[in-house]
Amino acid sequence: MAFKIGLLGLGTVGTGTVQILLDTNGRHPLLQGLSLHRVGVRSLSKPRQVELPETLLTTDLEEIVTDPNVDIVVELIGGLEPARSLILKAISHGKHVVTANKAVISRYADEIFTAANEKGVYVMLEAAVGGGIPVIQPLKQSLGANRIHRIMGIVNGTTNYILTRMQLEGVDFSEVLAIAQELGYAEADPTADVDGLDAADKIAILASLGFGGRIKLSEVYCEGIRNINASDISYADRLGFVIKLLAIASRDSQATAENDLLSIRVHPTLVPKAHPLASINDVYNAILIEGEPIGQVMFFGPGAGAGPTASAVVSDILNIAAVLNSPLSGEVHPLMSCTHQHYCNLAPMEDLITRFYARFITQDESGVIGKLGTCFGNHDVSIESIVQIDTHGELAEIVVVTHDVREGNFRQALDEIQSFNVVNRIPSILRVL
Ligand SMILES: NC(=O)C1=CN([C@@H]2O[C@H](COP(=O)(O)OP(=O)(O)OC[C@H]3O[C@@H](n4cnc5c(N)ncnc54)[C@H](OP(=O)(O)O)[C@@H]3O)[C@@H](O)[C@H]2O)C=CC1
Ligand SMILES: N[C@@H](CC=O)C(=O)O
Ligand code: NA
Repeated sequence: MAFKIGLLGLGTVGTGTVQILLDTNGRHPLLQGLSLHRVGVRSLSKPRQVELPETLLTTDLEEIVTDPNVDIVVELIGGLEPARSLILKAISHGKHVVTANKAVISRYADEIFTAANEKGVYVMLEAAVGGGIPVIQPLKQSLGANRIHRIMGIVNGTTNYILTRMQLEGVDFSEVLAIAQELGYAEADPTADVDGLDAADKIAILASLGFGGRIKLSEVYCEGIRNINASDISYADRLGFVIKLLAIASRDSQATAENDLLSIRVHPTLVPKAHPLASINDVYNAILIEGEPIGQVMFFGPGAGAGPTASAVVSDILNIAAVLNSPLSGEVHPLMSCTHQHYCNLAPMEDLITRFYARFITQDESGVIGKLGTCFGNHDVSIESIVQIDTHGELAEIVVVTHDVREGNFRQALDEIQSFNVVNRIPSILRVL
């Protein structure tokens, strides 16, 4: 049976998707049963990288999502509105939906999946996390037998590209961001990438799948890479680490059978060079999943860009087409739908147990290291190393790395240290894996 696709958006990912749909040779035979029915864009006069009959393009996206001939709506416009409303309207008109829009899914999953389940249609989102890396379907299906303990990864291509270039070439942050934008990796508003918001959307989605409940995005701790500078990258390197923006979701150590607490966070992290995530560079993403009984599995691949992301989009279209072609097509496939009802509880950050790296600018005088050490000790913060790493005139630069400590205790110690006369400032505080 042939299925008609209504595509919303012909930008980076939309173009990659059309390129696959128009060039089916050697790919899965089901692709030959798909036809591009309408394509919605903002501007009809914009030059395009794919040749399509003019009659296919429209700026009336509502017309696409309500068109009785369209079977599958593919939303690739991004942003919250009108994307959310168009997805909901498509569902209400009985269309299956494929989207790459993590911003909409992480905020409106409840509304969208409830509507989809009522209508008996699928909403597929493989491209929304990890770009081309298959990670949504594996979490829903292949890892379904496991109790998931932790999901941790590099899930934003733009920031990984920026950090890699800063690390390897010592180039400036803004210069690299412009290149990531040119390469089509960054969001329309790259603040979402740089400030960790895109990674927070993605880890909320992964956590929801892995831990079987909805996540309130506002409760996800999120810190971006804006304050990472060359000094920290270089000191981290000397200490045996690289700096990566990690997204981590795990069961909190205080979780009980009655209170299934999760810890979900996004922040730049010092990753030991020997750790598998330390070698994930450029636009590549990797997601390390720990479960019982499987142990650890890592998914690795290109996290952004036209072709890789379109690969995920089209795989979702194929999954829907395959199910619609099957004799059971009247029923919603339980491993392709989402039926979460409850919201997970998230632990406060002050209860997090983690290692820290902190850089202090102090007066270069005797006894300063002792004062810092004593204050940390008073707050039950155990120190792994404390070294004066540099001097600038009358000022010294001191780097502290702690053992696993409670974040709340560490913050209290820092508040006290900040008030010491000998302490000029604390320019960097980073967590260590
Ligand atoms: N780029 C990437 O590597 C990845 C992107 N994603 C996600 O994919 C989605 C699309 O991203 P990307 O392709 O990069 O975005 P682009 O900005 O490159 O493309 C957006 C497309 O949507 C159209 N569009 C936007 N708003 C409207 C509107 N209100 N009405 C009509 N058309 C509209 C634009 O039209 P026009 O061309 O006329 O301006 C453009 O064709 C986003 O959700 C993004 O987060 C996910 C993974 C990777
Ligand atoms: N802007 C995102 C695109 C893919 O999701 C990223 O850089 O990872
Ligand atoms: Na993916």
